[in-house]
Amino acid sequence: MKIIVTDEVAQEGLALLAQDPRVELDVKLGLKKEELLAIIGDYDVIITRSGTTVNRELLDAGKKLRLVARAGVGIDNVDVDYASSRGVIVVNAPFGNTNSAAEHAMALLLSFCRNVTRANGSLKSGEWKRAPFTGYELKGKTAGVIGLGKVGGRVATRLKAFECDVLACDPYIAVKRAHDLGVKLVSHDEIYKNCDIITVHTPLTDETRNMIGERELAMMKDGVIIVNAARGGIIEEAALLKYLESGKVAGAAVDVFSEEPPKSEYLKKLIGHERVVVTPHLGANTFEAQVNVAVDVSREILNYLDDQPLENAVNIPRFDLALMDQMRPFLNLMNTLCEFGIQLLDANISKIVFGFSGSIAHYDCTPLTVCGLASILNRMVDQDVNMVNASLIAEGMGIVVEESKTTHADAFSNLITIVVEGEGGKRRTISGTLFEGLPRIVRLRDYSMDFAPEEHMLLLHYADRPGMIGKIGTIMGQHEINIASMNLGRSEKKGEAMVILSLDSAVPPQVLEEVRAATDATFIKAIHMPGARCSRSCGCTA
Ligand SMILES: NC(=O)C1=CN([C@@H]2O[C@H](COP(=O)(O)OP(=O)(O)OC[C@H]3O[C@@H](n4cnc5c(N)ncnc54)[C@H](O)[C@@H]3O)[C@@H](O)[C@H]2O)C=CC1
Ligand SMILES: O=C(O)C(=O)COP(=O)(O)O
Repeated sequence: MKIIVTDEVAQEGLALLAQDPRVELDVKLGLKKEELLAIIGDYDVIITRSGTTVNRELLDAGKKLRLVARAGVGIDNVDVDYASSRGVIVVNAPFGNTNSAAEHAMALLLSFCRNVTRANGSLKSGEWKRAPFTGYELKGKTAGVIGLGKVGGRVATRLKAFECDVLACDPYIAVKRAHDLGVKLVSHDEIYKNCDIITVHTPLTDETRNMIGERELAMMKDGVIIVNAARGGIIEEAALLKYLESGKVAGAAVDVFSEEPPKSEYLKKLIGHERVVVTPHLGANTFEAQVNVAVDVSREILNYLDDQPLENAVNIPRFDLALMDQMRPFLNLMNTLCEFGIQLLDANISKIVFGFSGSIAHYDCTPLTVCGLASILNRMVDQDVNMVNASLIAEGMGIVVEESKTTHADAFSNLITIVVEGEGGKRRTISGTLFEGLPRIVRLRDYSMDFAPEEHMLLLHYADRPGMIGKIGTIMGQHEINIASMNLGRSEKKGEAMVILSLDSAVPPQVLEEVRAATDATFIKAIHMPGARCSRSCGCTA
């Protein structure tokens, strides 16, 4: 696995990768966009921080890319949707720098309130001035935290320690979290109207981009102090500058910018404003945090190499590890059913229903559905389909995917049924169960069957009449194809019959034609099942 590291990532983490003989690690910092585009095609994995933009262009150039590892929280520099559509996994390190980011927000706020940076500059230049650096206390102020997640929660706790009254706003958290933190949950507008200090801790998304602009700033109390150590672009910087200049905003403490490094005139003006304290995106820059995130992403890459579940993948459905362990035999069954079923299809698919009945239906069956879908689509499209892009690809192909569950068990304690609907309402049904831990197919269309799928099989339908089995046996014998087992299903006496043969070798096309002619088969298909175990084309770990 070739890994490129494009931003500074702590050695303690990279060492874990470097010592693995399967890994070739290249640290290439400060590459220009064109330079990175020229070489990314050689790599399977890219490790970045916020300094590298992983956009469509880079993902397209990264023909071999399988994983984007972001050594930090924010993934706004990664086009996750596009990575998903290409089946590229994106992982981040969501916990390792939380504390550093929270402490930095406090450091910035206190620096502004006590004029630390300005007084520091003044004293170092030889002055001894005190009156111009008179500041504000935090005690008794009303502070508003927007985004009460990992960082916001820690900032709230620290503001309380400084004896602030803390209000918070976060439409996506449980009210209990605010209770547990001892803060009052209010609306965005209540924060804007009532707070002396406002600090943002949301991700940058379409919803939060320019969330605090002209309207919101106008609503704020005179003399408000604003902190942004989350992402540039959540607060409209031009509007912030305007309200600083008008005096309505007493001061701002800013670690992050919509353009990094900032080049625009208005950003330079904002940074240069005397009541603004700035740092160049240093929230996560502590020795502790950098070791944490580097180790976290490196471990995640090793998990990927070892086919272990990924804990911090942002674009793979997250499954409980204990649940995955229980699901493993069923993943194998699902894969077998899909591999078998897809070979019987002769029409375009419009809908796939994954049905689960029996005790399995008590569990979250999403991992099974996603693996099954990936397994089917892998046979249909050129692109590699895995758990990351299976749903997106199905959607793009106009295939409706449904899941149905019933805890009621019929003849089998657990049963998986896949119903594929094609053009003109054509339906194909296949059901299977586990017998002594191994997959068995127990229903095909309307026929009850019972067989363990083997590598080489032949399936045919014909009008039931005496002598057919003998004819098939003779043809197979003439071509030295040994029949290991046979399964016969029929709808009624002398009705249509379905025969499944398990064979010791593959059936060549001319033999298939001979059997078709001899039996007047209405349907005949040689089935190839490459392995009884999951081929892992879907990216699962069964
Ligand atoms: N300056 C730096 O170096 C660092 C910056 N960060 C940034 O800090 C921010 C927060 O990080 P975490 O706390 O780890 O993320 P998190 O995901 O734990 O918390 C974000 C919170 O924002 C909330 N949220 C989302 N949309 C919202 C909206 N419209 N209004 C109010 N709340 C909303 C979410 O519900 C969530 O609770 C992120 O933008 C992250 O990238 C994180 C670490 C270091
Ligand atoms: O983790 C985050 O979201 C950060 O903003 C830290 O960014 P960085 O890794 O320091 O470029």
